[in-house]
Amino acid sequence: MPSAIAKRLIIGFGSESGNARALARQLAALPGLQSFGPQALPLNEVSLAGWDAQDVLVILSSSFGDGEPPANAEGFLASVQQAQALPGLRYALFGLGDTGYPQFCGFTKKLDGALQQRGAQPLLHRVDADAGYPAFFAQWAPVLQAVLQGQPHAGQDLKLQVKAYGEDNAYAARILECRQLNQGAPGAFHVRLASEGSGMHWRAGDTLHVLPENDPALLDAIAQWYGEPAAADLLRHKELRQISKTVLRELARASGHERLKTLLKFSQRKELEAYLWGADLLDVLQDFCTPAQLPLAELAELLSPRLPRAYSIASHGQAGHLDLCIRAVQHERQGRQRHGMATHWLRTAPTVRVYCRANPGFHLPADAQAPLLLIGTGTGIAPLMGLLREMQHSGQQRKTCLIFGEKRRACDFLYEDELTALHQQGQLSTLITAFSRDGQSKYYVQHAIADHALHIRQLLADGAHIYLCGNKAHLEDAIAQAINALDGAPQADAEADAQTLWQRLQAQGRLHQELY
Ligand SMILES: Cc1cc2nc3c(=O)[nH]c(=O)nc-3n(C[C@H](O)[C@H](O)[C@H](O)COP(=O)(O)O)c2cc1C
Repeated sequence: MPSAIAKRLIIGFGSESGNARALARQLAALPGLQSFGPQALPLNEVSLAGWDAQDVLVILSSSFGDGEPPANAEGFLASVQQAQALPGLRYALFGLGDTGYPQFCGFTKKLDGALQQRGAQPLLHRVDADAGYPAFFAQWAPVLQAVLQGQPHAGQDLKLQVKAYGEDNAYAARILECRQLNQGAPGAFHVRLASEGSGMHWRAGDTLHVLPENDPALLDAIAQWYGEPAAADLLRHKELRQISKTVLRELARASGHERLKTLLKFSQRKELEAYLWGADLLDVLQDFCTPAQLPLAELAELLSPRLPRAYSIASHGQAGHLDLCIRAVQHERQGRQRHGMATHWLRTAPTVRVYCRANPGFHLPADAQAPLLLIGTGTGIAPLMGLLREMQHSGQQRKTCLIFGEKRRACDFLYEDELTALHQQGQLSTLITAFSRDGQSKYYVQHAIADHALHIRQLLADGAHIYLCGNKAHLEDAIAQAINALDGAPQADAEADAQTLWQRLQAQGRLHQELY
């Protein structure tokens, strides 16, 4: 039986908005740590003078400003920096941050460096957590406990360090697989990207930002239109697909084109939207100006850098790869074949530059018993597959009902084999499908909700969370109406009469939507 390596545990937190403080208190309350008399206090109140070598210091802190300490940790950093040496100090460090900030976990990284420089001994690898910090905490706390209880090597393989990938520093992921999931058109594809060793961390529900390269054929065609071969290089990293109003206004000003001026009026916004659907920069240039009216250098100045395309991740966070489910749209316009920029890249290139972003609003509910009602249409199945795979991986069993909608069962039942297997294994308690074109009249997911009213009403009465993903235009109102039409739905409180069921679910944090 290993013996404990510490007598006392001091838990110091640095926290502005309470996340690190809450974790510190959670840690201090763990039954397995009570023998160390854990004490949680703001870092500024932790004294290093005459530190007892029998003690262990656990630090949980966020970073603020430009990678600076929260106010209640400023004094602690100063006292570490003033200390000559801290050889008797054993510590563990859990940093909370946000990869959107240039100095991601800047304070805790700085503090770790300062402690090590003075001879203090880390017991575990430092944690650099992003918004997904509760999942990291859940993995880290039991390992910390094992180390304290006398298993010093328990933590050597645990490296919970999110790398701050972003638009300017994306990860070049190898594309391992691109498999068509349906037989119909447009094609839906399962794409798998390698992520092992990247330091990218995500949870089911999170988003992958993809930075595809511009299509060389489009760059060449623009260069040809301008009669300037240099255009391809000049525009290579510019956004050529999503043409902003600013660019259009400048174009209208430069060319004085009446139709474009009209389209830019507020009253014509629907017409403009219809015109821009599937259009790229070359269309807009050809339709509304001449090369002389908008010189290439001016155009390059106007255009924004290429924008990332966001996709829901379909694999769970421990999978070692990133799965996506994408739709390959293709059409012809003015004699040129068009395809979705990112989807085409993902289907044809060997690597793609990516980074993850946390999307806590679509994570699984903290209550492990809460049932789920998953509703997805088309490639909207992607994040729902992520949730199902995460539950399967972690052995979570909860009542889960999936309603999947597509056109035809014979050719559009995405992930049919996997979903059927999950259903047979009991991971998915109910699998309901709504294939719109299989019957005499159109049948959508909202009709399936009405047809399974009893079952769904019961799920909601049991506290189910709804996860909805798919097309914004078609889904949101239809599902809200179908849910509201569930007669006799549970009345949560006295105010219930004033609110629809949909509104009540929203207010209770039981509605999670990804609509695009
Ligand atoms: C104004 C502001 C500045 C922030 N600056 C940073 C930063 O420089 N680096 C970082 O990693 N996170 C930064 N964050 C994110 C926080 O560290 C993160 O939200 C953390 O979970 C907050 O924990 P707390 O509630 O314990 O303070 C910032 C957040 C805000 C609101």
